[in-house]
Amino acid sequence: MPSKDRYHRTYPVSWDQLHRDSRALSWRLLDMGRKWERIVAVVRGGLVPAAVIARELDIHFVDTVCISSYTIRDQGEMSVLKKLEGGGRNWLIIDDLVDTGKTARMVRQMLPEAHFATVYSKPDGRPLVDTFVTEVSQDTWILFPWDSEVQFVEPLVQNRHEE
Ligand SMILES: O=P(O)(O)OC[C@H]1O[C@H](OP(=O)(O)OP(=O)(O)O)[C@H](O)[C@@H]1O
Repeated sequence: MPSKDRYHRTYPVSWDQLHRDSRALSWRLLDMGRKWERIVAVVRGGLVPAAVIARELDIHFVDTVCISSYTIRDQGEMSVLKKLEGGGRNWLIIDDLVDTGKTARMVRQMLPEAHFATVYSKPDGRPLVDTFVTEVSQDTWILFPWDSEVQFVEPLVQNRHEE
């Protein structure tokens, strides 16, 4: 569960919406007219949009950087499990989200020339991203489809009676 003091709203994303938003990001990257040479997916969240974008842009060279944060949602210490170095301006780094910007900062240090693109962004991390599709507020928890399942919810009127 998200920590209550940091997140005040939830933005649920379905597989269908994530697919559409990843395709929208593909359009933006295609419209830039650059000859993208390879994709670098930021594991794990970047893997799904990277697969969609690789298909849309017909890129077959997909690599990864692997970064793990020790705490699930408080984004504490981070550990680089697999890194890349160098890269060029036609390398495309893909992540699902930029939140505080900690991950993006770390990846940008490895690949300073590469183009950083995310599907979603929040204000604190936005300056670190070159291209994104949708921005949500800093206090929003984006609920990704791999972190959730469909389940019953009480009717709205039920909650009203309990207030
Ligand atoms: O801007 P930040 O505050 O660094 O947050 C963004 C990062 O957080 C998420 O990864 P997470 O750490 O949850 O790891 P995971 O993708 O392996 O689940 C997401 O996929 C980004 O990589």
